[in-house]
Amino acid sequence: MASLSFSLLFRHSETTRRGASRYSSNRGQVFIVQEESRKGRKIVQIMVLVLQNPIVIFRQGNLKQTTFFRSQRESAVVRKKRLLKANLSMCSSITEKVDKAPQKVTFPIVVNGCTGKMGKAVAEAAVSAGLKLVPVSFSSSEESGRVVQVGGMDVKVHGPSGREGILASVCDEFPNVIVVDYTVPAAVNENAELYCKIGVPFVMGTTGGDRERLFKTVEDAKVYAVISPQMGKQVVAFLATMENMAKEFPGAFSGYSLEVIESHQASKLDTSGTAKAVISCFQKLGVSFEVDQIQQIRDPKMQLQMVGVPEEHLSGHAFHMYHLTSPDQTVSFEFQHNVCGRSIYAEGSIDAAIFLHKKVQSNADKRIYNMIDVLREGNMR
Ligand SMILES: NC(=O)C1=CN([C@@H]2O[C@H](COP(=O)(O)OP(=O)(O)OC[C@H]3O[C@@H](n4cnc5c(N)ncnc54)[C@H](O)[C@@H]3O)[C@@H](O)[C@H]2O)C=CC1
Ligand SMILES: O=C(O)C1=N[C@H](C(=O)O)C[C@H](O)C1
Repeated sequence: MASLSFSLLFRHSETTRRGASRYSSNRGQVFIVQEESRKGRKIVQIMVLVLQNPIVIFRQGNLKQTTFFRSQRESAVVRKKRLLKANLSMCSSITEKVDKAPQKVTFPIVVNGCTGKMGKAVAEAAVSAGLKLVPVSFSSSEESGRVVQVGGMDVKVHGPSGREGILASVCDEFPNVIVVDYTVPAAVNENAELYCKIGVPFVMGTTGGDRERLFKTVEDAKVYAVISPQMGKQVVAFLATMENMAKEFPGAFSGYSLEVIESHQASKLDTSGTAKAVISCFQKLGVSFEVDQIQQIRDPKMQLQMVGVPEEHLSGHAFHMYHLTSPDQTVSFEFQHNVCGRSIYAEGSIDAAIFLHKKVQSNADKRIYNMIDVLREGNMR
């Protein structure tokens, strides 16, 4: 039984030059080395197990297990039996731990805006993470009726008409579904109002819209939501640090002047939501600066020559630069976060969806979260 479970979990992948058998699975690797070096009458058997998360059986202790057997004229049959027994006991301890390992979370997920860059990246990350992608996505009226291929699935695109009925049937058919929204700033409020009307938990990655109205809608409906203009783990950590600094040292930069430059792909419709969030911290730190002073760069030529965006990322990047100067110009500070591609945001969005799923399942009192909450509770991979 134990060896059956073992062989189901671990596949033999190679026999090394030194005669070790390597078994592997997505949970880790097991090396079984059976060296029979006959020095005098000693038989040496060594087993080394290297297992990774989520099996953490050797985390606190013996990462490497070495067993020395002493044998007196052991017959081949006795030795074979003994080795088999030793392997079985090792296997059964692995099986027990594996059975007790936390199961991967899975639930259905709808990604609205699948026709766009972020929607597509999130849908693909969802499939890779083992979530069940619902083959329905909301987009613009121009995209309505299209079928897009994402994560090996055909996803049907719906325009603005009939959305309420479609979302209600999705929720009936896929209990515990979570919606992730990566659409356009102009759709933020209407979409959030729909999610709240149906009562479906959602992750709002889309920036812009009327943010005050957005929070009020969700608060009134008491729907679970993660709302954040920034999903990238390390940028979220930077934002959290800025918030802490502003809380701890209000006014520390008063009198300083600030220059903010943000560069994004030419198709971006709004000013960076992340820059707005960082600026609100600088304002608490005493800096006088308005959002309309942000310098937006959307021209690919400038991005290449001035900002230094790699050509292959002109269609998807987010470079931010904040420059502070003291009133007498003797002190300056610079902060920068430059992201190429979409994957950091896609992975963070999946972390947010998993976090939200757990909050719904545990019936948490708090309903509205941001990515700092997700990061703080250790939910970002
Ligand atoms: N929170 C975060 O970390 C990040 C947020 N974003 C935000 O996500 C949003 C989308 O960004 P991208 O994917 O780069 O844009 P995109 O332009 O590539 O995709 C937007 C998609 O929304 C669709 N759409 C247009 N009108 C719609 C409507 N009324 N309802 C539903 N869908 C509609 C468009 O057809 C398009 O396919 C932006 O607001 C952007 O700022 C982007 C990256 C990271
Ligand atoms: O549109 C984008 O690309 C991005 N949007 C978010 C924002 O507006 O802050 C996050 C990141 O800058 C990428």
